[in-house]
Amino acid sequence: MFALDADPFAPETLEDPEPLHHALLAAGPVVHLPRYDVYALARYEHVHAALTDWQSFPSGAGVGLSDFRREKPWRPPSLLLEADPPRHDAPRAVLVKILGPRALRKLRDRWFAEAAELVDKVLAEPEFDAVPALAQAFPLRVFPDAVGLPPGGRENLLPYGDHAFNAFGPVNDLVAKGQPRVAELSAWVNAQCRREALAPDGFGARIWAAADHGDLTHEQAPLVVRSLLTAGVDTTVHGLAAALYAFATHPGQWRRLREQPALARVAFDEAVRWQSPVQTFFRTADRDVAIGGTVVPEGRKILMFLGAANHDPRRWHDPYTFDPSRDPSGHVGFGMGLHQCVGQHVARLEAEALLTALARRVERLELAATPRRHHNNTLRAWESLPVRVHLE
Ligand code: HEM
Ligand SMILES: CCOc1cccc(C(=O)O)c1
Repeated sequence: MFALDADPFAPETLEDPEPLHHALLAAGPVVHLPRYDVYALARYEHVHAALTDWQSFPSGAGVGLSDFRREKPWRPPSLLLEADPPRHDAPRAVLVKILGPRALRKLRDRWFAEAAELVDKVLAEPEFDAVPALAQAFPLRVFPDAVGLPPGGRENLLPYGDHAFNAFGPVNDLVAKGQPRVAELSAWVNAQCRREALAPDGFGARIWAAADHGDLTHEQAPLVVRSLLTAGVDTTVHGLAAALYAFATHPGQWRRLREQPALARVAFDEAVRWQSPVQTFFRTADRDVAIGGTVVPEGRKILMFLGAANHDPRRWHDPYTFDPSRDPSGHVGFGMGLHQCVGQHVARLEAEALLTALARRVERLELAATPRRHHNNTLRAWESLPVRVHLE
């Protein structure tokens, strides 16, 4: 088996992971990273195999570098992301119902109207930074309301999620940067998960109602609400930014979207494949597990490079090309298998609403200056995306 003395969480790698992805994809099915003593999987076949084999590669010891059996987690573990069956089952079943495509139908008209209103306001200027103006503003405008959060304090959501995603990596500068605010941000998030904080008709209230109905315990309910607040904001912000970056750099694809607005959904999935807003997740080998011709010793962590798997030429034609006419299904940008993103339909609806509103009014969308990356141990994100728009 190959070894690579690389640091996937080094600033230069977070800035541009492609060289590391190329090295991992070429080196072999499983590559030992001695720096962290973890086993890297980058090829689509093996990432897919690990994601869909939760018995060999469970999540209960955490899906970050830290092994919860040896180290105290920074917060009580998620009942979804960091749980295995049977504990994972009830919380998952509850969120599948609450966040499923049918449940979201009644939000569609409201989110399309909110997107049109935001876009009209933003397009008053010919140049703006699409990250704060659109990628952050739209999810923060619709998602906290959909959860049923009170109006105050929503500026805490992004920094909380940013720290949660940094915390999956090693304790590096990015984690140290978030440390000072952890107690304050956690206290605010935990307070929003309480029944009395939540509006009667949102996702949060429906989680508590599931507990009344016996589908969850009342002790589990706040933690399931916390999952939405942790996973449901930063991911969509960076997913939308990825889609806006894709279209600002591919004018022909923007023209195509304007001709066929119904392409918004599949174009968003192609943007998620192309940029993989969530780049990596770990698992823990439940026993000496054979994968890709290697045995991963019991108790060691594997690191799955979702971003590399989504660029594996063994699976994708011309993988580094943003091509919304391809069929992106099967991409691992939302994971795969038991833990596959339970909020993916929420993300797709947000993207469809925003892209449709923009496509209706913006004839041409282009970069106005060099975009800047936001570094995070897990998320692939833009700090700034200066764009210029030409209206119809
Ligand atoms: C573009 C946006 C998003 C991306 C790229 C994304 C990505 C992912 C990925 C890769 C996983 C799998 C984690 C694993 O296998 O360990 C996941 C799981 C999850 N996601 Fe998303 N996500 C997005 C949006 C959302 C939203 C909007 C919500 C909530 C409304 C959400 C809630 C969750 C939860 C609770 C899990 C854990 C599911 C489980 O363990 O059963 N995500 N997401
Ligand atoms: C996008 C991956 O999904 C996540 C991420 C962070 C936290 C949680 C949770 O369940 O608390 C889920």
